[in-house]
Amino acid sequence: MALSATELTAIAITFSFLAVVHYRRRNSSPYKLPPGPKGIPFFGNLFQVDALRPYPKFREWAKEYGEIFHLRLGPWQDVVVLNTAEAADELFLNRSKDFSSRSPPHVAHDIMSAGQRLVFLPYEKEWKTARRSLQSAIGPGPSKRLRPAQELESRVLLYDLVSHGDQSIVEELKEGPNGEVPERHWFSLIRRYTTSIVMSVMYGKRVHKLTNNTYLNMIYEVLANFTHVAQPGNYIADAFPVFRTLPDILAPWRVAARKMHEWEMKLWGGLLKDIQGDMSKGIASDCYVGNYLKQRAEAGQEQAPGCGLTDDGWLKDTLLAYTAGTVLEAGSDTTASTMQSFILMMLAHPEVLQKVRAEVDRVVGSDRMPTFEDEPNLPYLVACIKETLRRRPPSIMGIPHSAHEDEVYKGYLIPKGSTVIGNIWAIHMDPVRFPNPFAYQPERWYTEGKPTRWGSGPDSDRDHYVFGWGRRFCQGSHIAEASLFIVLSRLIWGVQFEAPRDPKTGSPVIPDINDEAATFSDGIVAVPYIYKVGFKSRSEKHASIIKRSFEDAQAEWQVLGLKTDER
Ligand code: HEM
Repeated sequence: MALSATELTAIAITFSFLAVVHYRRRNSSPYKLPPGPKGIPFFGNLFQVDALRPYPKFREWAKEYGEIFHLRLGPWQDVVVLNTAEAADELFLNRSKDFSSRSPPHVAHDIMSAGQRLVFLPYEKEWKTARRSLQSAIGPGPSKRLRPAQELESRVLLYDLVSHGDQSIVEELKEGPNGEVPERHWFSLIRRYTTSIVMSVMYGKRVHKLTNNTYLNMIYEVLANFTHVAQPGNYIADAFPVFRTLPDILAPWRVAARKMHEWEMKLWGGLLKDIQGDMSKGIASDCYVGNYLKQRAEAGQEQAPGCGLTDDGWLKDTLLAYTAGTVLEAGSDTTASTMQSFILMMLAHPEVLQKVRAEVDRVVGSDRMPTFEDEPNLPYLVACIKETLRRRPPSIMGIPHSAHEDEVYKGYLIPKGSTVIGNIWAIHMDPVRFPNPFAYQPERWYTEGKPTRWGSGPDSDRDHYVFGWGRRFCQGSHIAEASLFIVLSRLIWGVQFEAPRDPKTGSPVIPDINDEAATFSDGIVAVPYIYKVGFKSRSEKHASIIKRSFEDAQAEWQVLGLKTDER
């Protein structure tokens, strides 16, 4: 259906009126906007920003304009970028109440997520209720209950790496168009681990198969799609609200995003329905979704279809499905890609690998695997993990916050509704805070003989910003750090890994960590592209411990009522 002349005129008048109101309000403020690159009328800086890979340009602007700069994407979307830890702490921590909302991208949130995706919800009742509900499953205390599963899953991962990881160096395994990786590639083995952890806490199910993993594949498809669709400035209708009024025939993004929503609901809604089906048969599921549905039913809200909250404040089905789904999205590739970056850093810095391996050998020996109890005695290992997070933060620009009201910072106006970005990349690459910032130097965090603090927030004692800020701080940081510790300590302990050799020169072929575009993906979560590595046990003794631990794990899965591994 095409628009009539009257409709087009009405849209144009409304648009002009809103623009006048917007600029009058802005000009009436005694404060000026932060400095920033000059844009062009109407479009602002839209064409100067690479929507899918903005961070290199943002770092350049940070060097030019300092701790805070301003952009405009389209006629009125203000974007304020904070480039120092001090500025981000002042706004996101000290004034957290005023900077904890989101200005979600229209297509990704309103249409694709039916306004229900936790990570984009404004700082209002729906978000507060959803976030509170998750605290009992993934908060700092409850996340400790997950450690037995992390311990067992890491045994499985080690076994998989030494059993199949040799193929990842010889076969030409290519990444698919949506970032899918072949099922036996070592990237998949790591993804299986991280997704299985969040699946079990949210839905009480493991990812127990190595191949034909329907859920794993679907989750990564949803993720690959989300990381692109959600990047600010990616759609014209994100930047120009007037386009949102167009009919479907002129708004292909809307039609596509509705399809994406149906597809997402097939996954997140399907997982919810499985648990509801079990409950109707009297099978209880001890997991976030199962426990939530049980409590909701006890409160008289057994059936609560639709979006938002019930009158008495329970998450309805779609909001519940997206809340659990957000944890799967937020916890899978972020953690997996950190492990993949860690291996890349080790290959690129053999002297660090040698030093960390010596530490693990000295503390753990070769008769057993490392355990969580070893952590205080492995300060160099923790320093290597922290340095990986600093050097290659998965969510490289964080998730943008939003200003609740007009705010002033050091005399600059941050207009109400601005998208406010904590530029994690610029902060982590700040040469004052981190001298020689592009160098990979775990020594920054390491003091011999002293445990290395994780120091990751949310409120005090912070020394890196990989998990974001304030009230929106990553809710799964404790789970992430525990996974990184148990997997990477065991990897260093028992697994030899190496890059392929160039047939002509004999030198190892390792992706260049300084070549952003060639080595790391674009999108809101920027992860290493698939690369070749071969894995094998370090010795016969290590091999037999790894095999026995995997076999013992099978009995333990049964005791926990979870599926055993199919290989
Ligand atoms: C290395 C791994 C991870 C990294 C780097 C990471 C990073 C982040 C970042 C930057 C944010 C946005 C914070 C902000 O708005 O300021 C976030 C939010 C979130 N993360 Fe993580 N995360 C990781 C792992 C996890 C895990 C394992 C889970 C769950 C078990 C998780 C659950 C969440 C949730 C639920 C949010 C949404 C917070 C909200 O909007 O209220 N994350 N994460």
